[in-house]
Amino acid sequence: MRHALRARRCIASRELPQLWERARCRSSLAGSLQSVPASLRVPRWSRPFSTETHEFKAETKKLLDIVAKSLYTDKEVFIRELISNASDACEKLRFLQGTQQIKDVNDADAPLQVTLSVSESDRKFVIEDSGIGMTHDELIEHLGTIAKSGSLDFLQRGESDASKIIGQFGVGFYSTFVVADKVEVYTKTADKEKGEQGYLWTSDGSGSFTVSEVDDVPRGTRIELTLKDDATEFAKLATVKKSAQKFSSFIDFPINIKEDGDPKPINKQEALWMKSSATEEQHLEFFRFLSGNSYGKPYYTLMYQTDAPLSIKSCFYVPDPDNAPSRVFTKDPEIGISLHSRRVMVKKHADGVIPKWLHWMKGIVDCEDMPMNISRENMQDTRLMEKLSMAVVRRILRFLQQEAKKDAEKYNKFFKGYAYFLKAGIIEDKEGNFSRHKDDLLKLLRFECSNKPKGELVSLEEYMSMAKEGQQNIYYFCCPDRQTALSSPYMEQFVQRQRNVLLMYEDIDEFVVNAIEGFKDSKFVSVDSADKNFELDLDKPEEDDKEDRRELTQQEKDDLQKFIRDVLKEKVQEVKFSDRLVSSPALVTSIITPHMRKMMKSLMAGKENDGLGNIPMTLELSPKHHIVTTLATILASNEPVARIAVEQLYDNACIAAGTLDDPRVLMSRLNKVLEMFIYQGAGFDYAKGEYRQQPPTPPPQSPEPEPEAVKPQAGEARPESNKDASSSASKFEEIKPGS
Ligand SMILES: Nc1ncnc2c1ncn2[C@@H]1O[C@H](COP(=O)(O)OP(=O)(O)OP(=O)(O)O)[C@@H](O)[C@H]1O
Repeated sequence: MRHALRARRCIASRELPQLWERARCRSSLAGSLQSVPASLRVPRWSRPFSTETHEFKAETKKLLDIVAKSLYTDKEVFIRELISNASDACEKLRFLQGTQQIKDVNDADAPLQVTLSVSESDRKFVIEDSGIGMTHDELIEHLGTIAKSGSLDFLQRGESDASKIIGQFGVGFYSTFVVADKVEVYTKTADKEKGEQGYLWTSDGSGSFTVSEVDDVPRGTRIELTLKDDATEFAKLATVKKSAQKFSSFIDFPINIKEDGDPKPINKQEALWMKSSATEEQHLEFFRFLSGNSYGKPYYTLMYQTDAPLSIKSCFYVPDPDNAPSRVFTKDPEIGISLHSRRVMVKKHADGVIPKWLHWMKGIVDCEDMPMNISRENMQDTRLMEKLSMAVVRRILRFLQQEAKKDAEKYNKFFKGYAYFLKAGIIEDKEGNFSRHKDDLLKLLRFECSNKPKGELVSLEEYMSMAKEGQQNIYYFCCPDRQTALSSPYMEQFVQRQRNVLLMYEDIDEFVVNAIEGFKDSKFVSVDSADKNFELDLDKPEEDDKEDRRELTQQEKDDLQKFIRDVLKEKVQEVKFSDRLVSSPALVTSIITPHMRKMMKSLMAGKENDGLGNIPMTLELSPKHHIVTTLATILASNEPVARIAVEQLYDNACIAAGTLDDPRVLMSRLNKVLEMFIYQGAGFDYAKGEYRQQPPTPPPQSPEPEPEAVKPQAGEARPESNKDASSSASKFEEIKPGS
């Protein structure tokens, strides 16, 4: 209590710096800390201090290690991280005070600010702020564990590519261990209700940290680094001033640096988003500030100001699509846009305003009409957020549409980087926002199509403008790549008729087209769906087939259908003849597309019943294809061959559909087919077992090579291969036709 009173008196007389120093010296009495330079010494206190030792969590140790190694060449990053944390701490206190969430503030008279200082002789770098501070438990929680779930994910996956971790999540406080072999954090919470005790956290970053009580700590946090031998440049005023200036221009609190003991301001406290315009240079600086990087430039920049329906001042950046976030690690991403109200930050990550699928954008939205203490429980606030969200997201999407018109090539590069998120947007917008952004999002989609060269992208509007007269549908095909698509039996009639088909290579595409009915007045129709209106009459090919192929009679069709159903049993529910095939004999369809079936199968992998067995398949046959017509003619005469042919025909159709997971299941039959093929090559009738009756022999080995090979002349008979005897004939005997 005595100490607390003293502390209050000191603060009142604005002795904050002295207080920090006193707290620092007294902590050294706890016995665990290094000695303090004589010049900084203040009277000692006799009270004993308790010191606890804690181990870093395992993943924190790993992160520390990675950070220390990887930031070796970019050491000044720690200044940016510490300034950013100090500014966040001030921002948090201003917000909690403004919203009355903290009523009684420790050291109430101390202004919100950040101060840097250095001591070359002691190899010290010091940053202090008068922000929110930390309680004992917060100190252990925040500085002893990794807060960012994303980086934890990375580490748990055994990922050790530091640039990915740092690029995506930032390294925060731990960057201090790149330059310091000792880090001391003095802190006291701003919330009097939580206490008035100050604490000291100390670590050398090697595996554990200590926490001890310290008296006379003023509100906020002071971080003192004892620099490593190879980082002493950060004890130099000029170096630190230059770095700090670079990282603090847009911070809304005074940032000072002590020169000869006097704090001198180093930032202009500019709110770029409140201006009506800004230079490219200013945007570059602001973008880097927002993304916490000292490199990179915005790919697109948008300043948006309006007075209706709300008063909005905002600034948005699209980061380089080459560095678009990996979607594997974006399960619960932090929104990169913050929400302000008259320059004061209301929410660092503006969820509720910016949807998750736009999390990768950087920026600031300032809305005058927004109260400081918005609450999701308050209907009025929720409506206000929705209104703001609607206006801002629509503006962003329309801006992207304009950019696409201005420079298609540049836009296509953007799209390649962020396509997944825009597509996810269509699905999420449907689920959570009544598809209110659907039309704007659909205009941003781009796909390859069958009538344009590889790599060229078209929008849905362009696709429709290229459509045949009278075409109502948008034809699409989900497939792994262009080559597979164009050689697929499902595409045959479209290729033959030069009917344009959108080629969709991402798994999410199928979900997108299922989530929306269509685009404008057109419906999406998958080329591998069953019984859809393919508008085939619009463009009959001039000469369907020059060969005058035999068509099956109705009786033959009936017999073949029955035979196939008998062979394939429950594998197919229906066997039918269809006109959609041009050069393939058969394909499979069902109420869900083969592509969807495949995705469902992989989602349900390992489950005993994946439910797909209940979704019946139809085998569609080409009535003119010679495999089908020949098959119909051998049903009675050569049933064993016909049986194998039907099974293979069906499996081939499944392979073409992409629904056959493991081709190894086909091996025994394929060997049998190979055997038949060889029999055929040897001039025997497989079914009659002729081969066994008269096995071929190999050609006689001539002792000397023939002087000159005599090629048979045209019209001359070739040597008959079935006259050759084979020593391996007995092996063939073992495999009986139809076995
Ligand atoms: N100066 C400070 N004042 C109060 N709390 C702080 C301060 N510095 C750090 N912290 C606490 O420690 C936590 C961890 O900090 P760290 O810099 O590692 O990550 P972060 O700031 O949460 O994330 P990012 O660096 O991506 O913004 C912070 O979230 C905050 O709660």
